[in-house]
Formats: sequence, C-alpha cells, structure tokens
Amino acid sequence: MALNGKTAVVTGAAMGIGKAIVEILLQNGAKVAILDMNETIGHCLVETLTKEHGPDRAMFLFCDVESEDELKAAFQKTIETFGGIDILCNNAGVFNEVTWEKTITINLMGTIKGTYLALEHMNKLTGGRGGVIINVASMAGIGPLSCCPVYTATKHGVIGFTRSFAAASVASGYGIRINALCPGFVQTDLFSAIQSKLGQFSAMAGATQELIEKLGVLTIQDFTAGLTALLLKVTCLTENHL
Ligand SMILES: NC(=O)C1=CN([C@@H]2O[C@H](COP(=O)(O)OP(=O)(O)OC[C@H]3O[C@@H](n4cnc5c(N)ncnc54)[C@H](O)[C@@H]3O)[C@@H](O)[C@H]2O)C=CC1
Ligand SMILES: CCCCCC(=O)/C=C/C=C\C/C=C\C/C=C\CCCC(=O)O
Repeated sequence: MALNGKTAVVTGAAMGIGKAIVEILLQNGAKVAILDMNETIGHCLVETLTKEHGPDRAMFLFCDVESEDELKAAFQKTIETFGGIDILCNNAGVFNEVTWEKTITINLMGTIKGTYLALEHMNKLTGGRGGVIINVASMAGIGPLSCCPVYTATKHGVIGFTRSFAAASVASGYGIRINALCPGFVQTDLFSAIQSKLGQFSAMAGATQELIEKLGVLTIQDFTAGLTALLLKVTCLTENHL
C-alpha cells in the first residue's frame, strides 16, 4: 500500500473531516496518531479502527492545539510509539464569531504551532528525514464571507502561512512538502452549528443559508471519496519531489 511504513499525526481527528482523513491514511497503510480534546469519542474511534485495521495502527492522544506543551508531548509520544512522523495534518478548527480570539488561537496559531514542531522533527537540514504537512483551510480562505470575518481571516491566514512556508522550504531545502486543503461545505458538527455561532453577524444568517444552498453541502462520505486521490497524491511523492 502507498503509505506503508509512514506515520501520520492528525489534529482534531476524533470526528468530522479529521476522522475522514485518518480513515484514508489507515486504508492506505499509514499508522496514525489521533490528536483531539474529545477523549471519549477519540478512544471509541481507536477501538473501532483497531477492529477494522488491526492492532497498533491507530492511537488516541489528548491534545488541545492551543497548548504548545500538549502538542509537543503528543509529537514525542508518536515518535516513541511509531518511530517518527512523516505526515502532519493540521486539521483542528472551530467556527465561532462570539469567542473570536479562541477561533484565531485554534485555527491559525494551532496550525502554525503544529507546523513549527513538525519542522523541528522533519527538517533535513537538521538531521530529519523530510515529510509532508497538510493544513486544512477552507474556501473561506479564498474569498470574503460576510457572516464570519474572523473565521475567514484565520483561513486566509492559514493559506498565506502555508504558501510562505512552502516557499521557505523550497528555498532552504527543508525537504518538507506543505499544502493547504480548501473544502467547501461538508456535513459535520461544525457545519450544523454555523447559524448559532455567528454572534454580532447573526443578521447574515439568511445570506449564509443562501450561500449554502447555492454551493451545496457534501456528505462526509462524498468528501472522503473526493479527497482520497488528492491526499495520496500529496503524501506519496518521493523525496526527489519534495
Ligand atoms: N465542515 C465544513 O463545512 C468545513 C470545515 N473546514 C475545516 O475543517 C476542519 C475540521 O472541521 P470539521 O470536521 O467540520 O469540524 P468538527 O467540529 O466536526 O470536528 C472538529 C474536531 O476538532 C476537535 N477540536 C476542536 N478544537 C480543538 C482543539 N483546540 N484542539 C484539538 N482538537 C480540537 C473537535 O473535538 C472535533 O473532534 C476545521 O479546520 C474547519 O475549519 C473547512 C471547510 C469546510
Ligand atoms: C459560513 C461558514 C463556513 C464554515 C465552514 C467552512 O469553512 C465552509 C466554507 C465553504 C464555502 C465558503 C464559500 C465561499 C467563500 C468565498 C469565496 C470563494 C471564492 C472562490 C473562487 O473560486 O473565487
């Protein structure tokens, strides 16, 4: 299988898009560390995945991406258990225009913290073996959304950070491939709660609903089907292409 022998870390991976990414990675041979704050769902997911894929393929690690110490500890545990980290997916994210500072800390700063920790481990210039980073942004990182200026800013930030880090990686020779993923609407818990988290922009609820109807909403199954080939293309490149 394409990802045999590779180890992946996925943040915010107990459910939704993160869980879908975990399943694709496992189906293609990788070992996966599932980082999330929801311990109950995380442990339950590992139990199910172990039945499907066999023992020692997936482990749950409690980690709030707002905490650099928890991220560091989770990376360290993954390295001790699986022997290294080849793939990092910074997926953890929230949609909340009320507690907007937290939206920035999780969506943007969590992605930056994860990327910098992966750099410490993967950087070929400092003895690492290279690797792949995938940052989950959004279509909201490409254009303006009147209902959620802060969420939109975080996703623009993730794209800008990813593009700049990619340029730094190429220029310096880190041996790290980094990409941003920009999904449209996907039927997850985050999607279901959008209208209740608009805060001072709740007057935009109607326009938001119109946009959702115009663009449509992918089921998680359709999203997974569409993502599989793309994810393999990004994660399977040989080191010559990095
Ligand atoms: N669902 C959608 O329509 C879209 C979602 N996205 C992005 O995809 C990513 C995943 O979103 P969904 O799966 O929809 O969300 P979700 O709410 O269904 O799942 C998010 C997961 O992240 C975890 N999480 C939240 N805060 C965390 C933190 N501080 N540290 C660690 N884990 C944390 C949650 O416990 C949960 O398991 C987010 O970055 C989101 O912005 C992008 C485009 C569209
Ligand atoms: C409304 C809250 C969204 C939360 C979940 C999420 O991230 C979903 C985003 C889906 C779509 C965003 C839609 C439009 C963004 C604006 C412009 C995109 C322009 C694309 C282009 O090709 O020009």
